[in-house]
Amino acid sequence: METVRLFNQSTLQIQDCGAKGRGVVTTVVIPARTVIDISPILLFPSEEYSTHGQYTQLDHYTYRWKGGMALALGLGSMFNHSSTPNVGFQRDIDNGLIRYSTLREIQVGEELCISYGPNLWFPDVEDSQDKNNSSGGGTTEGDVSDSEDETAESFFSRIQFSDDDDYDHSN
Ligand SMILES: C[S@@+](CC[C@H](N)C(=O)[O-])C[C@H]1O[C@@H](n2cnc3c(N)ncnc32)[C@H](O)[C@@H]1O
Repeated sequence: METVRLFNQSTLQIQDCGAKGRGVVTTVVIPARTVIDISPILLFPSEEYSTHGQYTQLDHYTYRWKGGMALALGLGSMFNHSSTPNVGFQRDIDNGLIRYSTLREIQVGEELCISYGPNLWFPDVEDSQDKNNSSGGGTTEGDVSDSEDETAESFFSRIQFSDDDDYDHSN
């Protein structure tokens, strides 16, 4: 593999994002199309994953990957889901990495979210926020519903990542 320089993430923080659990929030304005993280992955071969991993907490975090399932080591495992994500990602199979980039300018205090795709395994808090909004309710922490960017293809394997449905908003 090639040598890849990683990132100083001192402007990002992990914090409580209510019903979503922990999430990643920025403390500075981040321009659109900025690479914000490069997460090395830990690969679980398909057979090992189907025998063990899928029955564990890992199944909430792993991405489909060539030859098995991958756990992103670093921020890649901490991004929550939004159907209007402000962060996209691109896998780098050769180097065993996932690169995450902003899809639009992100403001101070906003949560950074990716899209897990259409097949969620949990109730999306954004859905209940949308219902509250349409009935006159307010937004809650972590709302990123004003994104102007496109929607995603499937992601988690819950983070689904297959050979032919790679999701890449970085171009
Ligand atoms: C990859 S983890 C993200 C980090 C996680 N919040 C944590 O604290 O470890 C995926 C899990 O986060 C939660 N989650 C992510 N996005 C969510 C959303 N939009 N609504 C509700 N729960 C969400 C779900 O419990 C999901 O299984």
